[in-house]
Amino acid sequence: MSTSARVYYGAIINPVHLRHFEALPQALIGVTSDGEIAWLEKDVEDHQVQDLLAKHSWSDVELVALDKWDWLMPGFIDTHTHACQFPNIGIGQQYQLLDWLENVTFPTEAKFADTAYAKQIYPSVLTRLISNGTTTCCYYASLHLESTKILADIAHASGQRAYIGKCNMDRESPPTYIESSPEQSVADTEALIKYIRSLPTTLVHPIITPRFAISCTSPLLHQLGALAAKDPTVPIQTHISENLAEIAFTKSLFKDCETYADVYDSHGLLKHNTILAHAVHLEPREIELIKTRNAGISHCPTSNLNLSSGSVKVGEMLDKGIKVGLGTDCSGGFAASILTVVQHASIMSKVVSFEARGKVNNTASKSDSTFADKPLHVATLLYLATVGGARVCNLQDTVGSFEVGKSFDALRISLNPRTKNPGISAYEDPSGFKGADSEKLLRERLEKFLFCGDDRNIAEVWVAGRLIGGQNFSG
Ligand SMILES: Nc1nc2[nH]cnc2c(=O)[nH]1
Ligand SMILES: [Zn+2]
Repeated sequence: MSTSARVYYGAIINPVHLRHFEALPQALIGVTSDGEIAWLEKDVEDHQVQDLLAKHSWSDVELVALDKWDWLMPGFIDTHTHACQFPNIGIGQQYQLLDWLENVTFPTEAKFADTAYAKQIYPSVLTRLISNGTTTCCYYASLHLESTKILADIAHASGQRAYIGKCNMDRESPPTYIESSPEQSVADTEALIKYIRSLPTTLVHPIITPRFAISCTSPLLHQLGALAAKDPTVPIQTHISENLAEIAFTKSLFKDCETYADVYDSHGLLKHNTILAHAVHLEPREIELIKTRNAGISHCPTSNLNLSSGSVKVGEMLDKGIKVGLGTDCSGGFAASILTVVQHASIMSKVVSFEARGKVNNTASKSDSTFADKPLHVATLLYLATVGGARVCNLQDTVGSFEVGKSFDALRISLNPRTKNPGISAYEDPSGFKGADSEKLLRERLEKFLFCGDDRNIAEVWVAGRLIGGQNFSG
C-alpha cells in the first residue's frame, strides 16, 4: 500500500557493520510514496533543510521533524519464532527440549487443527510482535495447512514483512499431531506456497519448514529438498543442534550421516537460503559446512537459556563470516521482543568469555580483530538484530539499514519522559540531539534503549513506508 512521500528531519541510528553503527544527530531522510529510501543527508543544520529539499526537488513533500527525545532506526528482524506457541509462552521452563516438546508444545500446537482457534490466537501474535518493533519475522506455524493460511492472511493484513511455513513432521510426534505421509506433508507445503503467492503482497512469503530432523523421515526430507531445488526462491527454515539429547537421537535416526548438519545437507536442505535455528553444539566440521553452504544461523539465546540447551559461541561464527541473526524462538524463549534477545545475547556472550578466560593458551582474547570468547558490543548486538537478520533472510538488499534503494522498515524510538517507561527516560532536558556532545548522547540513548527499553519506547513501526504499529498508532 502506498502512502505519501515524506521527509524526516532528526536523529538516526544506522548499523553499518559488525563493529560500527552511525549515530547521526541531525539527518534528513527522504522516503518515496512506495516506501523506498530515496536519499539520506547527514549533519544537516536547521538552516540547510529547505535548500536540501530543493536540491532533491522534494520541497512540496511533507516534512516530519522528530521530537527532541526521538530517533529513527531500522526495524528488528526476528529470524525464528513459532506463532502457534504463543499460548504457552512462559510455561514449561523446567523441561529440556524433548520433554518440553512432548509435554507442553505439541499439545498446544495440536489445537490449531481448529481454524477458529487460529483466528482467535494469530491476530494477537502479530500485534504483539509488531508493537515490539519486529518489522520482519520468520514464522513457524503448526502442521495444519488451513490454519497456516490464516496466519498468512493475518500477516498480510498487518503489514509486517513475513516468511511463513507450516511444519513438516511425519514421525516421532504424538498420534494426534503428525502428518500421515511424506506425500501429504509435501502436498500441503506446495498448497501453502501456492496460496501465499496468490496473496496480493510483496511482503509475505512462503518458507519450507521441516520441523527438525527427528520429526522428519528421510523420504520426507528428500522430497522437501527436491521441492527446494525445483523452486530455489523458496527459503528453508529448521532447527539444528539445540540440545545434546536431541543430537544423540538424531544421529541414531540417521546412521548414514556423520553429523546433524550432514542430515540436512545430504537431503538438499542446507543452502544459502536456509535458516538454522539454535546451532548451540555444532562440531567444527559442521561450522565449516554451514560456512561453505552459506546458510544462516538464527541465534536464540533467550530460548537456549530457558530450555537449558547451552550457550552459543556466536563470536566464533562471526569470525568465520557465517551469517548470524537473532530469534525469539517463542515459546522456547519466553519473550516476544528482540530487545530481550539482544539482552540475553549480551549476557550469554559474557558467560562464554568468562569460561574462555579459564582456558589455558586462550590466545583468541588477546586479539582485537576477533569476536571469539569476547562480550558482544552494542554495535554487534544492533547489527545482529537488524542487518545480520536481513542477511540470514537474504533480504540484505531490501532491509536492515537505512541505505538508498532499501525499504523504509523503521522504528521511531522515544525516550520522552512522558512515555510509560519512566525508568529509562532521559532525565536531563537537553536541547535534543543538537548540542556539542549530541553524537555521544545518541549512542548512550541507544544503549539505554537496547538494555532497558521495551514496547513503551517504540512510538512508531513502519514497514515499506507504511505505519503498522507502535504507541503512536491508532490502528
Ligand atoms: N526451540 C524449539 N526447538 C525445536 N525443535 C523442534 N521443534 C522445536 C520447537 O518447537 N522449539
Ligand atoms: Zn524454534
